[in-house]
Amino acid sequence: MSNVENIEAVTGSLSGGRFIIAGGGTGGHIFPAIAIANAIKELQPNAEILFVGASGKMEMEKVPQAGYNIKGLTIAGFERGSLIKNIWLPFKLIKSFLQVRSILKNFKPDAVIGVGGYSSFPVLRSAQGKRIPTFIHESNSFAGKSNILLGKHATKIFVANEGMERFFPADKIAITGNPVRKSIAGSNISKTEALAFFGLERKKPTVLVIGGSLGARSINEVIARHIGDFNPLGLQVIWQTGKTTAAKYLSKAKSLHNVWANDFINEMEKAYAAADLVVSRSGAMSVAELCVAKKPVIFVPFPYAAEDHQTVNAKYLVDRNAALMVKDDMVRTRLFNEITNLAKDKAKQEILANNIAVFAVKNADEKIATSILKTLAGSKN
Ligand SMILES: CC(=O)N[C@H]1[C@@H](OP(=O)(O)OP(=O)(O)OC[C@H]2O[C@@H](n3ccc(=O)[nH]c3=O)[C@H](O)[C@@H]2O)O[C@H](CO)[C@@H](O)[C@@H]1O
Repeated sequence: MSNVENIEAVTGSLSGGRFIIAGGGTGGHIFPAIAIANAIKELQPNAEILFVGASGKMEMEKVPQAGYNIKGLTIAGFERGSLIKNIWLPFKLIKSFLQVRSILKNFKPDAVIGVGGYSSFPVLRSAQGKRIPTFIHESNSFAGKSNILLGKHATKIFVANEGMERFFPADKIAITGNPVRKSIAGSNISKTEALAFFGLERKKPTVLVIGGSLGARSINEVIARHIGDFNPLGLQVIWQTGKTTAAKYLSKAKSLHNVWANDFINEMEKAYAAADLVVSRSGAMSVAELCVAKKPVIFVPFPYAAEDHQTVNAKYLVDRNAALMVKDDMVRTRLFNEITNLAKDKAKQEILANNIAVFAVKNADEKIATSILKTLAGSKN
């Protein structure tokens, strides 16, 4: 960080500061939140940070692993599949607002930062009701309904792309990019080291398969069907299955010497360092990380994401010759061929890697943390 001293000069009056970061549900919300928390701590080592998530969700495991405390709300989302399950929803919402009231009363935050996901809404809404400054990070090019509502009374809204005035008041928007974890953005792990970590061979081309933070059923089906076909082609595979289908695939995959498989990869910086090419969903953070990691990618957008934004994300890069794309309904017939073709074509890999790297943003975490601290210091002066 080049301007830590400057920041301290500006934010000195905040003396550490107390921050709540609210949100979660998927990795796409959790990991940028952790990146922002780390950047705040780097600028203000005395800052106190508390996360608020939803009980039973991924953040309750991943946030403590990153060294932060988290409180879980009883909140849940609307279940489209089963109306009966929604009977308790109003009660859960009321309970969550009561839980938030007590969290705010006890923790007394100077600011609340919302990153999207179930817990963001009650926490930011309650904070706004108490006139506590609120900040929002929206990683997608389409804002969700709750962020749009919260944006009206937020102090500042950090976004990845231009054109977000469709959703938020223009004067509150700051374009920062999406905050990629330092372990990835500042990684200097060598390929050899990374392959050794996964128990794979140093000289074989390596395909990394990731289905977003929860795994991707369509990608998994293709990889499972062809799992024995990679070795004869001289390829090895790092495969993240996601939790729901892990049991179905892991025992077979783990028995193969050229395959490393798990339901989740905690060491993504090593996975990127090991990979020659990547197959991935195109959620906002996966895309941001692949730009930073400079990898040739075949995207398979999740077709049911809001406003089909994963296709928008992937297409932006495909149109600039910076990635390949296979639509979800074509994976069965096309994905394995695309993988083997790209694996053979070193020149294409290089072009895609160079072109995707143009879109890398490495310091969004610092930009967001700096802006929050400066804004708060300004409002206290
Ligand atoms: C199905 C769905 O609604 N997906 C949304 C969700 O995706 P999802 O949670 O999959 O989010 P992203 O692709 O944005 O990010 C995934 C994150 O999980 C991490 N990771 C993933 C796999 C793994 O094994 N280990 C690991 O650490 C990645 O490094 C990345 O940091 O949030 C994104 C950001 O709001 C949205 O753009 C996606 O559309």
